[in-house]
Amino acid sequence: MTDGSTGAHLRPVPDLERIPTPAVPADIVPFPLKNTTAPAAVADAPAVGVVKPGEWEAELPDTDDPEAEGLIEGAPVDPAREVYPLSVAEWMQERNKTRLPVLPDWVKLPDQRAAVRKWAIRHYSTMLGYHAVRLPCIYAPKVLAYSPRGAWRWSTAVGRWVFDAEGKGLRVAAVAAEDAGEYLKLSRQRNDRVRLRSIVATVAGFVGLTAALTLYVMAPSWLLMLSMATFTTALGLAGAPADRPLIDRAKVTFRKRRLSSDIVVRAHDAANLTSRDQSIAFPRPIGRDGDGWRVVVDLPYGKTFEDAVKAHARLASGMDIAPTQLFLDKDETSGRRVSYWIADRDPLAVPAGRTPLLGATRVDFWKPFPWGVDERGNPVMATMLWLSLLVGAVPRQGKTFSARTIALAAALDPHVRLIVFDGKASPDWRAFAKVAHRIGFGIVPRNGIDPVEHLINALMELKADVEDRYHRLSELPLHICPEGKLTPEISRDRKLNMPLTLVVVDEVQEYLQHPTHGKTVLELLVYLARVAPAVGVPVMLSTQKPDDTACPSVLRDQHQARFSLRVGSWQVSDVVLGAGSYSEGLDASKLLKSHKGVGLLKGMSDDSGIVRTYLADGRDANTILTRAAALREAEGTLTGDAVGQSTSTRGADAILTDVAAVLGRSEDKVWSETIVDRLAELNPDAYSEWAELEGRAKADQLATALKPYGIKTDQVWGKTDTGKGANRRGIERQHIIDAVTERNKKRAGK
Ligand SMILES: Nc1ncnc2c1ncn2[C@@H]1O[C@H](COP(=O)(O)OP(=O)(O)OP(=O)(O)O)[C@@H](O)[C@H]1O
Repeated sequence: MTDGSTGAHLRPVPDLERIPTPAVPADIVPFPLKNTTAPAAVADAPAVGVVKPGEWEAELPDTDDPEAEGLIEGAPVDPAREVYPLSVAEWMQERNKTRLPVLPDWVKLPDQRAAVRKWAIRHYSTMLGYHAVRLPCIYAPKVLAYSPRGAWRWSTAVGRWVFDAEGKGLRVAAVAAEDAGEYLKLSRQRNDRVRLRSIVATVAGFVGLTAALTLYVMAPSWLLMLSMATFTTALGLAGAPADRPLIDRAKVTFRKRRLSSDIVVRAHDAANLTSRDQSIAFPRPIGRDGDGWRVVVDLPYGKTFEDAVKAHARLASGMDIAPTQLFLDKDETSGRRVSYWIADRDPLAVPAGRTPLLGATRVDFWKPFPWGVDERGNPVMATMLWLSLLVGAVPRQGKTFSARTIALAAALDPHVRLIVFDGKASPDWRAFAKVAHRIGFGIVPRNGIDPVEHLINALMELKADVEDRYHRLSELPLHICPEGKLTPEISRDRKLNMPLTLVVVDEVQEYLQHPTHGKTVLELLVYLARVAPAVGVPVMLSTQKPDDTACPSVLRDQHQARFSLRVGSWQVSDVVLGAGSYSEGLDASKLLKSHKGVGLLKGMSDDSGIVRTYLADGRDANTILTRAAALREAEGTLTGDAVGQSTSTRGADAILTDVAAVLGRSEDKVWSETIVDRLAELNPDAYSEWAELEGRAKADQLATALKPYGIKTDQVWGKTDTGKGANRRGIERQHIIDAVTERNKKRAGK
């Protein structure tokens, strides 16, 4: 997604803000963080209004530095010190890969060290607490109950030792065998032993008794109590039944226990990933990694990462954990090597928290911005530069919210133009009206404005802009545009009028399935998703129906980046994330209902992974957008719909769209008078005069208005509203649809 050297400029809001700074700081680190360690620096937050976007600081050598004096421009770089033969270099490279570090990562790396420390404190404090609670109410009564039996066991053991009970069997055998010699030998030995042991026992008893009396008479009461407790505990331990130990360990849960190699082997056996001849191997020891365990395993020869992915649920069961706690990563060094991360608890059910955008006065959309955290809590940065993003999920999983967080980041960059359309007309995107250049909600015309028409106009406007940008970028002088590509400076130069423009269409299937405009919207979106990102016009579409009918593959395939929250099956997950994702271990159907705002991200960088997106609820979004609107007003970048400069001035051919809008989907033919009445309801300003005409005149008015577009009204004999027979005019819906499609094509430049 991003490289670690860049970061969004997030500046703290002055303390007057309603919202407290979110718990998760907007630290910027590269995504995914599994393979990277160096966090990128977050830009320090200068005072509001001090920063001028677009200014760059280069790090130049300090001329006072004596070491820098010898530097001259273009000095040759030092040649490599050692040159190895190719075969040796390869051999060494292999060795490098297999060499284990002197100190494990959890000792060297501060974040891992902190994680281990955190785990150890949690683990041992839980254990301590567990036993401390049980000491007075379970362990002490048990000790008291078992101590008489312990005293009996102990005294009989001493008696058996003093009287040499262990030799009794041999002596009895000698008697039974009538072996007098052997018996005499054994008896003599016993007498000697008993004599000696009796003396030892008597002395020990005497010492013990004296010590007890001394303690009783002279010792302070705490020492007496301690001694009695120790003695009673020793007796209790001796008297405890073998199958019921005094201290109950079985109650310690799995996640507080150490994950052992035996458990991992058992899991692989249970998942049929081992054979009788070959088990798994551990190329490096099991160790802690964040809030979980990292286990690297070599599967038996012939087994692959894909096999492990398929056995995911069985592996989790074999380890006695929930499938949502087990994460599989591919290891590039071998097809049979799999790296598991076993979380202490389901990390995806833990929300990422509120968006750090709440604490930002502005964002530089040219740089990655914080979007969420991964399964291990590492920040995930997103960027929309040069790409289009498809977001898919079943309803109520956080599709809109996750897409909206990206649009909110764009809103906080006053130089980013926003085009926002929401096919469902939900309240989620309404507040963007404060900042969006073009905005529309739903598909039903209201107040004389057809939002679908508005979308088409906006997309056609964009298409023309994109084509124009390609020409203008290649014509700009080299010192302004050295690589023929949009740069931050060009995008912020108002004279050039080529700002970064984010196109957002939520619930895009509503527009794509529109009976009259669906095809046009599809063609325009396919074009934009394919060619617009390269000139600074990223496109973000979201849908709850990623199937071919609602969102055809010709459009889906144009998206380089995909984000799938929970979907119904792995096949749908593959539709959203792209074919082959399942075999790479990416399956969004494994996400649970409780995993709100959590999805799998693919294609934004070289790596794919889980993102738990930050939450910006309606109020937060409103706060951010109010701030964004003020910022834009101050910078003079509010344009289009946000300041009432609408493209939706009624064109001469608006009658076509209006008639299409008032025809129901199931109506093949409709009387002309009925259409005129409906038109008057739709847009009284434009059509109320028509509606006031008498029956026949109404129909003639409509026929005249539609004639320029080649639409004839059919005249047939039918009954009027009064029940009388008469010649009446009507319209076939298909004629209107054909005319609208033809007009849209012409407008789109076909
Ligand atoms: N990042 C998040 N963290 C926590 N909860 C979230 C997050 N994102 C969304 N939610 C919760 O999920 C609910 C549904 O979110 P959202 O409206 O974005 O879903 P959706 O998939 O767009 O649904 P629909 O298709 O019905 O519009 C939200 O009301 C919110 O409570």
